[in-house]
Order: sequence, then structure tokens, then C-alpha cells
Amino acid sequence: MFEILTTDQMYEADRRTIDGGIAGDVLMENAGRAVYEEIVRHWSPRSVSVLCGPGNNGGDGFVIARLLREAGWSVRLGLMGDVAAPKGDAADHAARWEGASERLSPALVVGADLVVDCIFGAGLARDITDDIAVLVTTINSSTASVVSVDVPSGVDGNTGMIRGCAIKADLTVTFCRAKPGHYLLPGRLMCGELAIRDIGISDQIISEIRPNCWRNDPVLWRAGIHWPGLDGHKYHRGHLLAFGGAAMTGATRLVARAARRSGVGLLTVVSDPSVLPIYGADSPGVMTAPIGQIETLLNDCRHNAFVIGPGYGVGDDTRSLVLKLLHQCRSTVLDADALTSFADDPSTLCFAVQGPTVLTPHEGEFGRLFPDIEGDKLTRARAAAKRSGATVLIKGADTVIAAPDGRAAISAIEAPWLATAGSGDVLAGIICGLMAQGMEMFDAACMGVWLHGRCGADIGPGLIAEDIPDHLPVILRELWLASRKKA
Ligand SMILES: NC(=O)C1=CN([C@@H]2O[C@H](COP(=O)(O)OP(=O)(O)OC[C@H]3O[C@@H](n4cnc5c(N)ncnc54)[C@H](OP(=O)(O)O)[C@@H]3O)[C@@H](O)[C@H]2O)[C@@H](O)CC1
Ligand SMILES: Nc1ncnc2c1ncn2[C@@H]1O[C@H](COP(=O)(O)OP(=O)(O)O)[C@@H](O)[C@H]1O
Ligand SMILES: [K+]
Repeated sequence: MFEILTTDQMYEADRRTIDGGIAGDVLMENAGRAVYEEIVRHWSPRSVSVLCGPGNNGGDGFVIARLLREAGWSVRLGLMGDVAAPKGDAADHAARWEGASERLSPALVVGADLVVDCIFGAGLARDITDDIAVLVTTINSSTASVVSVDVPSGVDGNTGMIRGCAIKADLTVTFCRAKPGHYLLPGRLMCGELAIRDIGISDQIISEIRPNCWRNDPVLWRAGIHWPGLDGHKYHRGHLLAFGGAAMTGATRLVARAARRSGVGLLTVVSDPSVLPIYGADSPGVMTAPIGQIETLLNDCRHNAFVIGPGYGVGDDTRSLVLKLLHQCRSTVLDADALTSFADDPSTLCFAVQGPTVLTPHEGEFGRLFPDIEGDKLTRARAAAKRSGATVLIKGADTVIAAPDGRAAISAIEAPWLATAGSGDVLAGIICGLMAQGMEMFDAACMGVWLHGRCGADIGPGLIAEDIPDHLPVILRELWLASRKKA
């Protein structure tokens, strides 16, 4: 259930299911019944208006209206266009509706306690305009509860973008699998609670259409975790070099603590000698080395992972050091200043990426490195990953992680408490720590985002970045115990 399907993949899954012998009108009946079941689970009988658009989303509406009416609810049904308009499966279900139909208008919202939005689903093809926009505004400013079918009308299922305007739902019921627009902003804000309901499309069919986007969940990457073996020693868990800036030392101190809490065997902060005592005094388990020893450090292959950027400073020195590090082809995480230092020359950075590399920009940093890449976050992360050869993670409430081969994951954990200075530094440290332990770059980025999100959600109000590393053992233990149960 963690796959995320584009609307085209969803149409393909429908088509293959229909070819396999389940008729389209049965799928529509199943879809309508799933929404009906969610409605009666959430609300007691009340006056409801079901608003039907001209396509199959409207077809689902006829099923929902019929089932609610049969259950004794007071139902009004509004239809866009004339009564003879529905085609195909929607027409079949329209014919089974024995109640009255009204023309779709704001009058249907007056006196309704519940509005069922079946105006547009996967087939939204252009911006909402004029009379439908007035209806959307009326619904959004009414006190009625709102259930959206498949997607809130006006939200683009593939991108999460709002096409003109969109309905704000309390509950969205989608079918088979979620679509990107359920998790990407701003679509996610319009969905309310999300229910993903089976309508009879088999897992076999979903695997045949080879989805390459998932909701970020341990199912994706838990097999790639390197738990320490009974006979292991610290060098089996990696030796990470964290490059510390001379002015903002707090950033790399956060990086270091997070990396160590993620399980890395050894960690050395490498910095200007003038600030080494600050890094050394921060935590007794941290080792330090002056930047002047860089060649010696790099000659030691046991130093298998590098993280650079947080608090490091923007400029030529940073750029040269990043290129030197990338030349080693070892696991590397580039964040913050390590990215911004290439704002004038991003192609040099992309060209230099050869080994396992994760770029962790927030939207501002992404825009500096890839100003020509446009579109929704999923599309942009994928394009940047393909161009650079790195795993690219665009941070935010809807963090997207994309691999150069097109695989992508979207974070769905709600943890707005993470929006605080230093929290991104912690994320960079976690990801690099996981890579140092041998985890593949895309898996490490996904797992890092998940651990970070779970810490944020658990700690909640009052969170400061310093809290996150020290909460990691709680979440890691959960994963570890689950892995032992499986074995
Ligand atoms: N077997 C299945 O496939 C199943 C499908 N299911 C359901 O079907 C839904 C997809 O159905 P769908 O493809 O008919 O698309 P839908 O969203 O109803 O809209 C299409 C219509 O809207 C129109 N239109 C578009 N944008 C517009 C605008 N801005 N302003 C005005 N008009 C606009 C467009 O017009 P056109 O662009 O063609 O001129 C067309 O007439 C899916 O979300 C799910 O709920 C379930 O029953 C499970 C089984
Ligand atoms: N609304 C939000 N919900 C969840 N996570 C968020 C939200 N806003 C920001 N974050 C997360 O907080 C972190 C902030 O990182 P960043 O912008 O690099 O800050 P800093 O550089 O101060 O560490 C990122 O991991 C980002 O995904
Ligand atoms: K809808």
C-alpha cells in the first residue's frame, strides 16, 4: 500500500483490472461503496449534498448518493451539465439514481451538513473557472463537513498543485493507492484525513505497472539497514569525517551528534585549528583533526564518509574542498554552504559527483543550484537527481527524496516542529551516519528523513534541534526490535 501512483498509472491499473474481468461499473460501485462506508464511519445521518461532475468522479457520486439514500439519509444531488450528460459507467450509475437531480450550484450547499465532492478527480484537465469556482468558494466558507472523492476537486493528483482553486476537505477517500497530490503541498493541505480504500485492483496488477514512487516508510529500506553484528567492531560501522566551519560551530556539532547517534563507529570533526577545541570539548566521544591534515586523512580509506556544508561558509575554499572530497568517490552528504558555494557554477558540482552522494537542499538552496528546473517538488527532485547523479532530497513538510534512476519517496509524517534552525544539520548528520555504516544512498536518505520525522513527531511542541539526536535511540530501537521479530 506504500506505492504512489500517477493518475495515468491509476487509469492503467483500472484498465488491466477491467481486462482481467472486473467490469468498470463494478469498480465504480466498489469505489462509491468505499466512500459510503467511510462516510457512515465518520458521521451519523444528516442532510447531505452530493456534487457530481461530468466524468467518472461524478459517477462515483451517483453510487454514494444511492447508498446513502438507501440507508435513510436525506440526500440532494447536484449535476454539472444536463442529466443525460454522464457517459459509460457513470451513465449506468446515473440511471440507478431514483432521486431528483439539481443543477450544480451554490444553492446545494445551503442547509447541507455534509458535502460530498465528486466534481473532478483524476480527470481534472485545466484550471477551474467561473461558476465552479464560485461553488468551491461557497463550500470552503460554509460550515458543512466535506468529503472529497479521490482528490479534492481542483487539486492536481499528479503534482499537488491547485488548478485555479480547490475544495478544502475534511476527509478524502482515494482508491487503490495514494497519488502524489495527496502528499505534496499544497494538495496535502486540502485533503484533510486521507483514506486509501481497496476497490478490487490486485497487488499483482500494481506490481506489473512498476510504480517508482512511494510514501516513505520502513518497508522501502529496512532490508538495507546494517545492524551491528555480534562480532563487529567500531570500524565495521564506519569512520565519518564531518567538516566543521570556523564561525558557526553549532551546526557541525549538531551534525556530529546526529551521525554518532545514528550508529556510526567513529567520527572526526575536521576544521581550522583555531576552533578544534570547541569541537573537541563538545562531546568526549568526538575526535578532531586540523584541516591541514586533509591529505593524510583522505589517504586513510577507513575514513569512508564525509559530510560538509552546515555552518561551513560559502566560497572558493569550500568549493575546492567539496571537489576534493567528491574525487574520493566515498559516501558524501552535501548540505547548506557546500551547495550554495556552487550557485555560480552548478555544472561543476554535477560533473564531480561520481560516488554515492546525497544533496540535501531546502527550497532556497535547490533554486540556487537548479534555477532552470521547474515544476512540482517530485518532478524537480527527480530532474536534479538525474542531472547530478546524486540522490537529491528537497526538504520541507513534504520532503521528497529522488534517486538518479527515477525512484522517489515522499515523506508523509506530520512534524511541523522540525521547522527550527539546526534541524536540517541534524538530518545531514543522520544520513551520512547511515551511509558510513554501509547503507545505499537512496535508502540512507529515505531512512534519515523517516527517523528525523519520527523524532520530530514524537518530541512535538518545544522541540529544538539538539533534542533530535538524543531521541534517535528510541526510534532506532523500535526498528531494531521489529527487525528481530521478522527474523
Ligand atoms: N474505472 C475507472 O476508471 C474508475 C474511476 N473512478 C473515478 O473516476 C475518476 C476519473 O474519472 P474521469 O477520467 O472521467 O475524470 P473526472 O475527474 O471525473 O473529470 C473528467 C471530466 O471533467 C471535465 N473537466 C476536467 N477539468 C475541467 C475543468 N477545469 N472545468 C470543467 N470541466 C473539466 C472533463 O472535460 P474535458 O476535459 O474532457 O472537456 C471531463 O468531462 C477518478 O478520479 C475516480 O473518482 C472510480 O470510479 C474507480 C473506477
Ligand atoms: N512544516 C514542516 N514540517 C515538517 N518538517 C519540516 C517543516 N519545515 C521544515 N521541516 C524540516 O526541518 C528541516 C529544516 O532544515 P533546514 O531548512 O536545512 O534548516 P537548518 O539549516 O536551520 O538546519 C528539514 O529537514 C525540513 O524538512
Ligand atoms: K473530487
